[in-house]
Amino acid sequence: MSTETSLRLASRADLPAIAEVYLAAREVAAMPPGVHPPADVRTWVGGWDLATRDVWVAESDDRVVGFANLTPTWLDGLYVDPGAQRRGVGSTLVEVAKSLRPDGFGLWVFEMNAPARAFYRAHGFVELERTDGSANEERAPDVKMVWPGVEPLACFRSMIDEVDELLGDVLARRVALTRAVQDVKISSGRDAAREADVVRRVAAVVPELGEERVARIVHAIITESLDAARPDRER
Ligand SMILES: O=C(O)C(=O)C[C@]1(C(=O)O)C=C[C@@H](O)C=C1
Repeated sequence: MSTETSLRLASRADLPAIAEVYLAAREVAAMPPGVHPPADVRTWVGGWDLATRDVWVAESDDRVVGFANLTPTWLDGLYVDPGAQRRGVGSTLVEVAKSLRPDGFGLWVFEMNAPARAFYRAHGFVELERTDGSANEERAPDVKMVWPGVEPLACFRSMIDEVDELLGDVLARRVALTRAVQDVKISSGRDAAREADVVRRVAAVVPELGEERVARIVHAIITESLDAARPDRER
């Protein structure tokens, strides 16, 4: 029996086989159990709109043994049938995804799925964000990974630009609040206990920075906000 694998764009006729690969692969993966019964998964996959996503299948002996499901900016799923794993099928599908999305793309992987995370890291993906899982169906912590494309500097910089815009918005709201609270305070002095509390709460959200660094950042934000709020300052 040949184990040669070929790739092609999926057609609607492939969707039932794709659903079976998905169900079988999820069963053995280091993932939380699926929350939808198999029949619902089959209906869901059967309804994929192939005009809005690129679904590629890997075939071996005329059988679908893996697939990659790509939106314009996300790898929405890449699964290989358990019987066809460890033969490079997943790597081939990742390489197709890269060639289709040379500017880069992201994916979400469950934090507990160490083999998948190692696989994507080995393929040049970087872990960028983590969640506690409260926003996904399985309620399981997950990790956002990004392949930064053929021009990683440009890709990361454009992501930085997006985040900086959010940071600017958050900073503007924070400055406005520091200013507003001064008008309703009895004492105009700084409150070290309150600031320490702010530091603890912020540090809990960004554990990778640690409390000392966060304290310096929070101190700078509060000091500069108070300075900008001084009545003699031009607004
Ligand atoms: O909560 C207050 O009392 C504030 O004045 C606000 C604030 C802050 O911006 O978080 C600013 C200065 C104080 O030292 C503590 C906190």
